[in-house]
Amino acid sequence: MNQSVHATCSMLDVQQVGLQINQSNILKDVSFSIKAGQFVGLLGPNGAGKSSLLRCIYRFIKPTYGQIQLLNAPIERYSRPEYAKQVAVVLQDVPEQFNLGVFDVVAMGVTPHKPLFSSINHKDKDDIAMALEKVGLSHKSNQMFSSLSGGEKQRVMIARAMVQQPQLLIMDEPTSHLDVKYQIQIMELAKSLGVSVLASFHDLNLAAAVSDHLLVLQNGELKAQGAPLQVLTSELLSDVFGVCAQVTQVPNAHSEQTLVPHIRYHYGYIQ
Ligand SMILES: Nc1ncnc2c1ncn2[C@@H]1O[C@H](COP(=O)(O)OP(=O)(O)OP(=O)(O)O)[C@@H](O)[C@H]1O
Repeated sequence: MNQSVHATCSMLDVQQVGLQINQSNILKDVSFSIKAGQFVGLLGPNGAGKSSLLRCIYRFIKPTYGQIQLLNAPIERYSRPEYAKQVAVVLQDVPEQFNLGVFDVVAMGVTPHKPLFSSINHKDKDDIAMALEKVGLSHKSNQMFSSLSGGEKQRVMIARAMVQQPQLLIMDEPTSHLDVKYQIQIMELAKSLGVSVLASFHDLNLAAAVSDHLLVLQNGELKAQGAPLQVLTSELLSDVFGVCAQVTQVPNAHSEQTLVPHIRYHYGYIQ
């Protein structure tokens, strides 16, 4: 299942997806699409269902109903290695169990592209070194993964996703352990890959600054979706997040012509 991807083609189609666990509705009739190269931010308060939705898409759990298609084929039709070639995942909590050096953890990203039992070649080594350089960790290449800080671990996982060269990059709160500089840098890196990205965020201003399209979940339902300026209104912030906020428009960091919303929160919140 090796398909060439054009900018207009649909990368991911989520149709009427629902998830029930112990008779409780975690996701209800969620539908949206992601085009090739589009950066989509997934927002919602704690417990809204963001991680559950991402888990359905990266096949950690199976939805109770509905269909998810990657490149116009149902995701369950891909073999595990085929799916790993197309979809890379960076999670909020990085695995602790790796008893490996940083270089070897990043090297795991090339595995889906290699025949069974084959070793990494010179090009793979160059790609791994370049990915480590891009996340600012060349100097930690030989260090044990387990000895890194939380933010460094997360940057290693992003380097691993980069060498995986996916068509779709899924990130579940990828910036949760990162300092301000790396929050911005990692998002810029993810954008520069030119692949489709679906990332969940709690920082609404960061999401607005980097996303082409936003999805807002509330109690497992898609409450709003669209361009950041359309979606992030003070009404929505009040309805969905229970905060009083003023939303202004500021130029995008890369283009004075493109405006993005900027949220200023007022202290106090709606009961
Ligand atoms: N395996 C499970 N068993 C029971 N309930 C679950 C399970 N997984 C998720 N839930 C519930 O589903 C709801 C959505 O959880 P989820 O982790 O998807 O939310 P989230 O939007 O990612 O939240 P957060 O922003 O806090 O990370 C929560 O109420 C959670 O308790």
